[in-house]
Amino acid sequence: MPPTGTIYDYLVIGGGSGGLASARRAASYGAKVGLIEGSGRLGGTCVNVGCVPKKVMWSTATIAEAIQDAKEYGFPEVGSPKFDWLTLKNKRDAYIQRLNGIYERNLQKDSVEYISGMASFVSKNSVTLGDGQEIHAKKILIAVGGRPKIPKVPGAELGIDSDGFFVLEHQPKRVAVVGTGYIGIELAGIFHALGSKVTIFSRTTEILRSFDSIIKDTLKEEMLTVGIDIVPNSQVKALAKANGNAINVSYVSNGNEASSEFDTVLWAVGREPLIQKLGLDKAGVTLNDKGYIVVNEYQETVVPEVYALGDVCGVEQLTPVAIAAGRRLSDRLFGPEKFKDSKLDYKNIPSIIFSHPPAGAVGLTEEEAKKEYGAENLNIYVTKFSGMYNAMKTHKTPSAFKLICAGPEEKVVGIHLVGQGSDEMLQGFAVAVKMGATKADFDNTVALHPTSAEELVTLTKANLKKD
Ligand SMILES: Cc1cc2nc3c(=O)[nH]c(=O)nc-3n(C[C@H](O)[C@H](O)[C@H](O)COP(=O)(O)OP(=O)(O)OC[C@H]3O[C@@H](n4cnc5c(N)ncnc54)[C@H](O)[C@@H]3O)c2cc1C
Repeated sequence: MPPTGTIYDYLVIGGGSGGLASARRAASYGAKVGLIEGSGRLGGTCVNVGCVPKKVMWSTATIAEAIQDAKEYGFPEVGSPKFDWLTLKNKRDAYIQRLNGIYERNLQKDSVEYISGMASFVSKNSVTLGDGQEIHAKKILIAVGGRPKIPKVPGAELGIDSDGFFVLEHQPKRVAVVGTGYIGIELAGIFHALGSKVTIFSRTTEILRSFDSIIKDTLKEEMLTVGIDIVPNSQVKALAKANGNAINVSYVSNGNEASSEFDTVLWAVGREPLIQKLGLDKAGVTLNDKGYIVVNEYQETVVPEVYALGDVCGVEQLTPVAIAAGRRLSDRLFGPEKFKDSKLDYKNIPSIIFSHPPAGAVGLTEEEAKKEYGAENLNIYVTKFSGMYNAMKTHKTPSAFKLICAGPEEKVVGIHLVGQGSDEMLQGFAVAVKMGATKADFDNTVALHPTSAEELVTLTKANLKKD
């Protein structure tokens, strides 16, 4: 706790991606900054139960696939080595603990005061940690993130959520994943590549609803090809204990009732803001109809000097977005005059799905582009191929790219990639889109050969999509 009478220039609630970045940037300008974190460990969702441990698991799954591929690349004795889930989990946990420590030392180094506890507002410029004491500040940032949603069905507590995925000590043999957003698809892919039998329950016939059709369709087909079951138009009605440690899932699919047994059921049905105990009413901060904090383009809530950013605002829920918004806000509030209008541009934010194969997107989907520009003003280039990595393989993992160009100048307004390497490929192309590149700029760039990426700079009229 800070000494009585302390008034911070900036008090940040939440030591995750956005909060840490904003606090450190503010302190770099000499502001007196306090940061409150309630979970006992710094780093937030991304470091503890999100991007970081997920990427470790995705890399593990990718290695499992490479071991299989190795046989076809002239290593017949590779066999099928046993994967030890618990050993990897312990190592992963230790890695994350080291990161937690690094984050704490970084706060010390930057003179941000770290306060451990769950904050709730007392007024618009003071909070309490529930011990009767108040912490005061001139400006307060709310960066408390979100948590997984659990549906209200009987027996829901028998399932786990994405946080629970990272607690698993043993690999389940039969897994049900309920939900087809990117988190569900990523975790389903990891389980499958490591050898679990995976069934995905989808509310529709699709997966990855908000993504472009080229990503949705290519990934769905590939998942079905490699043996992942997708139960379409389904709704899970109840979970119940079955024989041994099994869980019985009752569901309706295409109007028919059915049930199946699994060892683990993973809810991946969305996330919600973590505002329940924050006492936002005491500060006067308002929420939208989905419960997210309402902010303007400068991350300002309706209450002067109270700001919010990151997942708690419900827009583009990604780590680099929270970090960028946090840094720009502190630049504007505490930095030099040149930053007086600093704010994050939420247009053309790239995102990646760590699926198998990975996928990525920047800009508009085909559907969005048609709405914005009209179908007649678009040229949409599509290429489908199997990358050269597949040359020696029996199963050809697909790649599919889509380039959406608008207007007579063919400005590139959307890029959608699925296929090996897409995850590392997209960042550079996102720079091009942000700069307003045209198809001619792509054409004028000499290809890198032999790569999958070269397909994006060698698209011709023959690749134009015909509806
Ligand atoms: C499984 C999974 C995988 C993901 N993968 C990716 C990915 O690959 N790439 C990507 O960009 N994003 C990914 N994300 C999303 C990313 O983790 C979030 O967008 C990001 O962490 C949001 O940052 P934030 O600062 O808004 O909130 P968080 O990082 O969630 O931080 C909020 C912090 O506030 C604390 N807190 C909450 N309430 C209080 C309170 N009252 N008092 C004090 N502290 C409080 C919490 O304990 C937490 O530490 C993933 C998320 C999940 C769940």
